[in-house]
Amino acid sequence: MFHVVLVEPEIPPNTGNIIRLCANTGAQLHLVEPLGFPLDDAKMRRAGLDYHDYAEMKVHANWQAFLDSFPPEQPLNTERMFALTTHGSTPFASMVFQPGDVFVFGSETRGLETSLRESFPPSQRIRLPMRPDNRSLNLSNTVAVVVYEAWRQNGFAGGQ
Ligand SMILES: C[S@@+](CC[C@H](N)C(=O)[O-])C[C@H]1O[C@@H](n2cnc3c(N)ncnc32)[C@H](O)[C@@H]1O
Repeated sequence: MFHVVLVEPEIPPNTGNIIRLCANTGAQLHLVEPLGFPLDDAKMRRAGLDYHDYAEMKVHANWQAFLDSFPPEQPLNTERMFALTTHGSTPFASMVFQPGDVFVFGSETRGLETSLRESFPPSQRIRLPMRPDNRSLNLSNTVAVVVYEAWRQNGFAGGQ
């Protein structure tokens, strides 16, 4: 199982799409507060979510609470935690993913705060390629690309 971490997401339909994506791929979704919307927002309901889609979602009060949420029997392996950022220096195509990997994404308008981003070693800051002079991809598109590539590399385990 992969972990998807959205740090301070702001736009309900993006988070709605990502909830659905995680339900479909078996990824564990983590939302790090503050969120830019209430979780029962009508705009999220319009993303067509069922109650069971929310089942694997965890909400954390802040980044430290997310880090502290892993139980001792399944500790967080920080060497397998990756920041997805337009400021990344590690190309996506070079990555070999494995079950349990943790993917961290920034907010739609601010991205990942500099101090959080720089707490990751450069080898764990990943950038998806874009044409020159483009600023960034949509958050939910980025999550979909990363989760499906990680799942593909692992044989779509559990999928059919
Ligand atoms: C709309 S972008 C944020 C844009 C923000 N102005 C910035 O410069 O980071 C939202 C999130 O999507 C992810 N993202 C978007 N484009 C990306 C790319 N080319 N490579 C890696 N992550 C990307 C990052 O996690 C980013 O924090």
